[in-house]
Amino acid sequence: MNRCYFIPISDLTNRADVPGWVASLARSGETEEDTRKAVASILADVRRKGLEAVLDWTQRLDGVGLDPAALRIPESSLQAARADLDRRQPDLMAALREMIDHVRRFAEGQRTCLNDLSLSLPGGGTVGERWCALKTAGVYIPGGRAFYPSTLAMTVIPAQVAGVSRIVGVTPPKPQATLPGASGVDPLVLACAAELGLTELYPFGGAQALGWLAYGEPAVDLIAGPGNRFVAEAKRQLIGTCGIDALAGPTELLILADGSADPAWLAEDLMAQAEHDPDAAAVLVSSDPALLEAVALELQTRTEVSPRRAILEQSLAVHGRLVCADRDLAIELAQAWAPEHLELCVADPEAWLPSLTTAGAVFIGSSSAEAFGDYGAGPNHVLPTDRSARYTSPLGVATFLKRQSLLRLSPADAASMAPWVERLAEAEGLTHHGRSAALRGHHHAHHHA
Ligand SMILES: NC(=O)c1ccc[n+]([C@@H]2O[C@H](COP(=O)([O-])OP(=O)(O)OC[C@H]3O[C@@H](n4cnc5c(N)ncnc54)[C@H](O)[C@@H]3O)[C@@H](O)[C@H]2O)c1
Ligand SMILES: [Zn+2]
Repeated sequence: MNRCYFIPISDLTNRADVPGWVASLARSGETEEDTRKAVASILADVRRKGLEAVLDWTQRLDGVGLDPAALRIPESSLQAARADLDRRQPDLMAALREMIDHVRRFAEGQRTCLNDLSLSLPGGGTVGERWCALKTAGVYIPGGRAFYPSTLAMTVIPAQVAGVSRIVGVTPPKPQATLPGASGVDPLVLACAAELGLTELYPFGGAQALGWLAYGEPAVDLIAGPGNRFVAEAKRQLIGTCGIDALAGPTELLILADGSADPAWLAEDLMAQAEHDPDAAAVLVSSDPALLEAVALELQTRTEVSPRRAILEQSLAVHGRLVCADRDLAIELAQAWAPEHLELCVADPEAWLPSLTTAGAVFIGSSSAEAFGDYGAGPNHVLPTDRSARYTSPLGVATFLKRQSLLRLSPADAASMAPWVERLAEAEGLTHHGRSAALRGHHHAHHHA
């Protein structure tokens, strides 16, 4: 029956099995004790010794000796990288600009939906709320396994649109010998920074970079951006010292498909997910056994000839699933798992959409491949994982804003409110609260009665 050697087809026929399925899809889950300890000691070191510790850990973990006199990547290097890209690969530069343009358009649209609130009180006066930009934000651009200029755009643009005054980027360096230029950072990331107007970029990564953002000179209000388990754990340990966007873990995709979907498209979408990381999860659910068989075959033949075969086989074998389930159970599984990405490769995706509220990002209809979202159709690709999409939103403009509440009372408004506030304060035994309110009431009576 099943022709794919690394990803069997299984049946989901019983509602009671859904929680077990969801549990089986959990990956690393809790950060392991080792990671916790390693990160805690790096953060403590950076807190105590500052930049000296950052340089030290960069040497130990990334094998790069940074020059303490020239840490910040000079703007001239950013501009030079952009000019160079423009000259040598104008098509890539044009693609980068398309991405930036799309992501900025979306972020600006988001900003227009975040309105301030003002309400009149029944007895006079107003209450409200306004959105205020954070002053300083740190953005983390992962850099261990691959380069992520798209992630630079996805983190910097919402912060810019929010109106953050200082944005500090950090990204781990490569051994300088492997890259042209002196900074140890991929030229494409430098060019992208220049194109975005990001002027402050530092070549360090991991827990040491995040510790420096929070405890060091930038003393950021918030750290945003994805990374590996050390990065995620450092963010978790820094909560309270500063804010964080979310705890993003290994990436995941759920595809719900029917007989209208093309098996080759589905296989490539699953592989696009699986190629990220051995921990990436790629799951296809359909009520059509013939489709599942066809996808299994496509996966097998395409993986065999893929340049990313090794990583595909690992992630698909451990976290890949081909599941035969009817529509109701498919929706139930999707809702319970709350995957980071959800593709609806069905003939009538709009009919499915209303029931599918927990996923981080939804790709509606077979043409709307996740790859378009990853590279900047507009919605952010920094998304909640590991079931946190149940209660967290994608990275966005709101990540870099906070609400401030407002109260405005005239003397008359205060006088009208004073009696019941006094009464409540008295009941709580907070004498001075009562007097504070009462003085406003009396003051008004005295001057205007
Ligand atoms: N969710 C998203 O939107 C999104 C986007 C892009 C990338 N990602 C994820 O980001 C991750 C990138 O990971 P990466 O490793 O390539 O780059 P990274 O920048 O996240 O991590 C590299 C750093 O990890 C630290 N490190 C490595 N080994 C360590 C150790 N033993 N002890 C302490 N620190 C150590 C080092 O400081 C190093 O600089 C992947 O998991 C990828 O899936 C997610
Ligand atoms: Zn992807």
